[in-house]
Amino acid sequence: MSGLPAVTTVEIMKVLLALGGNAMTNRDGRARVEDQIAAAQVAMQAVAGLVSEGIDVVITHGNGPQVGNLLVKNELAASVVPPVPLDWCGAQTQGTLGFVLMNALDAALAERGIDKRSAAVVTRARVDAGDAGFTRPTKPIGRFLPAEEARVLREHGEIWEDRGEKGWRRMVASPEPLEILDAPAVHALVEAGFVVVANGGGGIPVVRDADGVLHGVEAVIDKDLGAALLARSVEVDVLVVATDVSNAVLRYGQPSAEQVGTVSVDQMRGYGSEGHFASGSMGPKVDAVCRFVEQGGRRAVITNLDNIVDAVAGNAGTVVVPN
Ligand SMILES: Nc1ncnc2c1ncn2[C@@H]1O[C@H](COP(=O)(O)OP(=O)(O)O)[C@@H](O)[C@H]1O
Ligand SMILES: NC(=O)OP(=O)(O)O
Repeated sequence: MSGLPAVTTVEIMKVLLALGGNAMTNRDGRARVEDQIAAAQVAMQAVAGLVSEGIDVVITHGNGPQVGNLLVKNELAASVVPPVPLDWCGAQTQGTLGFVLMNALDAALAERGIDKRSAAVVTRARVDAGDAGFTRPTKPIGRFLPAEEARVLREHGEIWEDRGEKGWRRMVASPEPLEILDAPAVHALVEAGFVVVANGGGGIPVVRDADGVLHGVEAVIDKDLGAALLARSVEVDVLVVATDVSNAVLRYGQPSAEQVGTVSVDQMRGYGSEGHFASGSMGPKVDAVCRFVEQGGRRAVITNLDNIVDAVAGNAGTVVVPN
């Protein structure tokens, strides 16, 4: 798709891998325990493949299905045990998914005889209390429901949106991540030789008050935008956004659909402006990879887990490079 040269792994040292919901569970958004463990095992085999190439890997992950499920449990149990706010639910998903990924990763590393261990970091992302995202919910979470069931919940004050063929989904506030507050801990663990899981769900959203004290806020950050910021904060060479398609596609779903290969960041922004990438799915991924490269990152890739080693080398997926 462009005359840009292919690149090699030779000098690539550090990679941030962002695992989407599709790489973390199955497609119905229900997030059953057995599905999540099985998906983590597949994904961590791919990570172990990267580590075996001598690459330092930081992993981040989505939490949309999981945080939505926790919210429902909270609401249903509110008359029995005290409910916790949405930011607490987000923190809980970092703990649970970190645990699941660490088990899978340690096993995959041991299987290959790699003498490295995993670590998961509870990670906070600072947001602005005045962010417009608090007044206009844009983040879909939890399970998909048929229109009729969603209508009943909307009558109870919840915000639901028609998300196409899979049904309706609950929408919550999603402010812009401004700073990954625990990036220094992630950096130190990577330097110490750990494969680190961090900033799950885009980070736990917090605001800093006038006294400098941090408080959680009820929202769910877009994990791809959080990934772009973490990637710059811990100075990785390559950001890889892993999902269930091998490439971003122009005219997606149409007979004239065309995969995007290696493109400059300006070209990719141009395709975005032409409306090729759906909001709430491919759109944020494209925004994230462009941000990473615009802010000085060397290369960012959107692809599926099967392609991960080639993607890091810039030889598979949609590869965005500086102009
Ligand atoms: N232009 C596009 N190119 C490729 N995929 C697209 C495009 N627009 C929308 N999509 C959809 O985006 C999905 C990936 O986004 P999403 O489901 O949010 O991923 P994840 O949960 O893995 O983060 C693909 O399965 C595909 O259906
Ligand atoms: N927080 C977040 O963006 O999660 P998903 O990728 O699972 O939607």
